[in-house]
Amino acid sequence: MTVLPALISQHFQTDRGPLGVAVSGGSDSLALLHLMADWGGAPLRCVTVDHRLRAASGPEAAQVAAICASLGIAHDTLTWDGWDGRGNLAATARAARYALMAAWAHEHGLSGVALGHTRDDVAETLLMRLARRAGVDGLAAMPARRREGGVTLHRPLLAAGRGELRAYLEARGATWIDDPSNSDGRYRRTLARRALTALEPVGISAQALADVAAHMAEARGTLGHYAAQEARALVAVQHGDLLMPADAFARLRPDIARRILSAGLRWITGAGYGARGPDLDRLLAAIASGRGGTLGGCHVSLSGNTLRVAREFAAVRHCTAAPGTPWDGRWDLNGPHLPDAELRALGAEGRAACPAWRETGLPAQSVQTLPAVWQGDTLIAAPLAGDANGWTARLRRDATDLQAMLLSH
Ligand SMILES: Nc1ncnc2c1ncn2[C@@H]1O[C@H](COP(=O)(O)OP(=O)(O)OP(=O)(O)O)[C@@H](O)[C@H]1O
Repeated sequence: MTVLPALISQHFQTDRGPLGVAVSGGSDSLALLHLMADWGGAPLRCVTVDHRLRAASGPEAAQVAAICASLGIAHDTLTWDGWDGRGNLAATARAARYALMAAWAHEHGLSGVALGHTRDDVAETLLMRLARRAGVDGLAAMPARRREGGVTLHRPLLAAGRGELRAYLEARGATWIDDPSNSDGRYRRTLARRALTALEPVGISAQALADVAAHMAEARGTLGHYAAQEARALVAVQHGDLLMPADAFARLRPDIARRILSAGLRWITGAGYGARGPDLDRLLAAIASGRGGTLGGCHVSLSGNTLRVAREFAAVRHCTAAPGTPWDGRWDLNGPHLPDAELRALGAEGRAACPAWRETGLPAQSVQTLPAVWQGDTLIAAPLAGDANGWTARLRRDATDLQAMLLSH
């Protein structure tokens, strides 16, 4: 039996808020709300996202608001009308919910948002990931703390069981909402929940699976550590491209090479999530056979003993930004004020107008993806291709960011 209040006070020992609490009205998040209110260690503000997918969702959000009012906690309901009937509903609703909550946290100056994930969520997630043939990372337990969208997501109840939380609520006479989507078999999570009950007699309990997930998280951290160490030794940054000695890359253990390549692609594109496993495997096989390839907006090439991971021109061909704002999410350009100036890729025409481009040491393909200043069709400056004209360009990330990505994923 876990001592529930201690989970909260220990988790938030160093975070004094103000904190957000995400409450759907289900037992886990309502227990979280009561426990955090009792703890009293930080000013709180509560949020409910109304996905407008069920008729009852509005009244349920109002019910949470009423509970918050009785606890003296400010409450906001955020509504989501974004479902267009396409894709995976649960995943789309989830992504929208996190984006709404991050914006809400920023708006109210909250240092983080607490979520009610429990040991049962960890176990169910692991079961669902098995179906996707996940590896170490996919099977690793969700972290108790994670920065996402500029906000810290806190999961202080990962060591608690759903049953314990319900017993706690019952003991204090509190009620919760049973989300109908939890019992109609619509979502895989519901099926995983049922499967867990069936697995219990074999000894595969939620606790057992949560322990496996914890071992996987430990292994993931270790692999990330060694991948970061190899990246520190092997990877160099050249005008936004990542370079590695191809022979040394080929000698890496496959899992480490995969991590470095995956993080390298994210380092270039700024994407929050890595490429899909089978796509990465295809690219790794192409590299091993001496060919390059493209993936997720990046171009990987081999020349002599150099393996180069670069931006793909097609991915930035239509990317534009105003001077003073980041271009392609990773370049800052500064220079004299010019009306109608626009940041765009240098492209083939721009490169032809910069005879000094060869001095960069970059291949033509990479030079074309460099940021340039344009006024209509007139090239004003290409600070990284030998035509500065009073402008400077600065990359918003460096090699240490790549190492940090390897350590955190
Ligand atoms: N509609 C909602 N409004 C506010 N908070 C929510 C809402 N839905 C979920 N949450 C928060 O997220 C926690 C986990 O919810 P849920 O089990 O549905 O998982 P999830 O956030 O979709 O993530 P995952 O799918 O990875 O488990 C809840 O305990 C609650 O804190």
